[in-house]
Formats: sequence, structure tokens, C-alpha cells
Amino acid sequence: MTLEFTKYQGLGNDFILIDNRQNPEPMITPSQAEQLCDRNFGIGADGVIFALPPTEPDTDYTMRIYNSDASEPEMCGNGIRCLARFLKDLGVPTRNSATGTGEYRIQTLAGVMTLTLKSDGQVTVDMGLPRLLSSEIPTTLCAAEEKAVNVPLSVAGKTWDVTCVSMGNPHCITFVEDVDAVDLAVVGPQFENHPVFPKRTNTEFIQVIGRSHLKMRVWERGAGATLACGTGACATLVAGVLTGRCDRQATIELPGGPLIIEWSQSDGRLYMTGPAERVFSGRI
Ligand SMILES: N[C@@H](CCC[C@H](N)C(=O)O)C(=O)O
Repeated sequence: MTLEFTKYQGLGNDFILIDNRQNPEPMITPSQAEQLCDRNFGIGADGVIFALPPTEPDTDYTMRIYNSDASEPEMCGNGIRCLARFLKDLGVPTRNSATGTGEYRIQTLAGVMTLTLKSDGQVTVDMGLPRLLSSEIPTTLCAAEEKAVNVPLSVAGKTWDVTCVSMGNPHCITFVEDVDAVDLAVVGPQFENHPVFPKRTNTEFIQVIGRSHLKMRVWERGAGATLACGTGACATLVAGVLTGRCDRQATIELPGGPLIIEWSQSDGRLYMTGPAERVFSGRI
């Protein structure tokens, strides 16, 4: 089998993009995706993203993604920016292109996202509403109808205060004094596979630099330590606001660079702005 692909990255969170517009089912299996993501024996990536035909009214395309461990997450913030850039590079016309900023509406397992391609190359994504009930994360840290905000969780012999937010996918956020001191490779997998998270979790370790500047490191479910996580940055801003640590708009500084996140007061939705760049195309 020969597969055409293009590699994209958003702040170093990197993906293999596949033009799957002719078929509603991904053209490779999760285990083939895992092989392609291998950084030694494959192309190397944090995940594989498929541009699939739309199935819902008023949407342009459908995104599905496999993590590098072959699991399928509901949503990916950096990945969907890369998908918008991929569609544009394929010559797919945007909506409202006469205004100078084009839009795509992309269906995901977490709902429909609207993406705006800006003239400076950045992409803004309407990431929708955060979900806060324990049953929505999901986590058993609290009763199903309660919010897990600043609750203690014992991991790796230490008690961490955590806040849980779903952006369609699960996030556990913990604020620390010094984010560089966290041994991600040791504590990350223990958070990810903790029994209080029945669908596993992404985990964000956050240092507050100022009310509009947070520094983040992430351990992703199904991908491990990555250079950036868009859904994680959105979940982090929500956790920071809920715990009184930051304003509703902030720069989230990641190892791969900054994301600008806003939690709109007027509509309650999260807006994420950041880059998405093509790296190379190939055939495997
Ligand atoms: N890097 C992504 C998140 C990808 C999915 C995640 N690993 C999960 O399993 O939920 C982002 O930018 O949001």
C-alpha cells in the first residue's frame, strides 16, 4: 500500500495529515497509525489526522485523529489548526474568503468547531464550551454532578491539588511552584492511568507567571510529553479562572511556543489562537 501524507506542526505538536476526503472511514487502521508515528521506525508524529467528508449539515469536513499509541481522542486543538492549514493548502475554498479571513466548520467527536485563518498565518479556533461536571470529564474524584475544582489527588507519593476540565477530551490541571522541576516521565503516566480517570487523562502542570501569563508542561493521554496541547491550554485557562489565579484572557507559554486563549465572558466559549505550519510532504 502506498500512502500520500503531509506532516504539519502547531508549536511542535506534530501530525501526519491524510487526505481522506473520498472515503468516510480512515484509510489506515489505528495500529498502522501507531507505526507511522514511531520516531525511529516510522515518519514520527504525535498523531495521525484524517480529513474526512462532512456528515453534518453546515460543516465542511470531519476530523478524526489517532494518538501515537493508536487510541482515538475526541478532539485536538493544535491538530485542528493544522487540518485547517492542510485544507487551505489543498485548495479547499474557505467561507467568507471575500472578507480576507476564511473560515472552515469542522465536525469532530467533540462537536463542530469554527476555524478562522488569519492573514498573519495564525488560526483562531472557536473551541466551544468547557465541560466541568465530574461525569463529563469523566472522573470519579467527586460525585457525578459535582465539579472537581481544587481537589486533592495522591500521585507518585505526593498530594496534588487538581482541577478537571473537559474540552471534549479529559484534562487534569495542577498548579505548581516550579514547572521545570516536575519529572514528567515519572508522574505523567501515573496521572494518565490513575483509576479516578476511567478514560485516562491528559495532565497539565502549570506555573503562574502573572494573571495573563501561565507556563505549562503537558503529559498527553496516548502521546506522552508533547511540546504543546491546545485543548490542554484551554482547559488550563478555565482552571486558572475557576481557582482565581488568572484573567479570562492569557498567554499560555508551552515548550513549543505561546498560545493565546480567551474564555469569553459573553458567550462562555473558549477561543484559541496559534500557528500551524507545513513541514514536508511524502509518500510511504
Ligand atoms: N495535542 C492535542 C490533544 C490530542 C489528544 C490527546 N492526546 C487526548 O488523548 O485527549 C491538542 O492540541 O489538543
